[in-house]
Amino acid sequence: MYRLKIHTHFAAAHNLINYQGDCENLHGHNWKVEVTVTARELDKAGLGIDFKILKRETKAVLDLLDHKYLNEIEPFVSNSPSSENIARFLFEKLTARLNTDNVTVYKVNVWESEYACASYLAD
Ligand SMILES: Nc1nc2c(c(=O)[nH]1)N=C([C@H](O)[C@H](O)COP(=O)(O)OP(=O)(O)OP(=O)(O)O)CN2
Ligand SMILES: [Zn+2]
Repeated sequence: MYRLKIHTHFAAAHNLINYQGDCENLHGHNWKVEVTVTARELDKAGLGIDFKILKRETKAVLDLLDHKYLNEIEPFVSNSPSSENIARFLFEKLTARLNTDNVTVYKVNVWESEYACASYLAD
């Protein structure tokens, strides 16, 4: 089994729902996103999956969020756009785009600051 990881980022505004404190007010983050996949086998070029594909598909999903107000985008209208929920959203979108017989999206890490990260992993 091989593990491959890319990292990228997006910027967006949000406010937490059902939260009492500063974060219920409109504010923004530059989220760092790490996507880890597993591959059972390598192709003839020695790749589990081309990093170019991993980066392209991750960008396609992050374009849904980048420079947006997350609370206006489903599922975050009623589901608080916490880093946990963002990680799950990205995981599910990427799973739909990337999973094959060979490749499985394993984990999405979402860093909302240098010090705070939420992850969503395959069961
Ligand atoms: N488990 C989680 N906790 C918090 C989340 C989250 O997504 N998951 N999100 C927030 C807010 O979005 C907030 O913006 C966090 O910002 P941050 O600058 O990290 O928090 P502080 O302002 O408290 O920064 P300090 O440097 O610690 O004062 C909050 N929690
Ligand atoms: Zn925040």
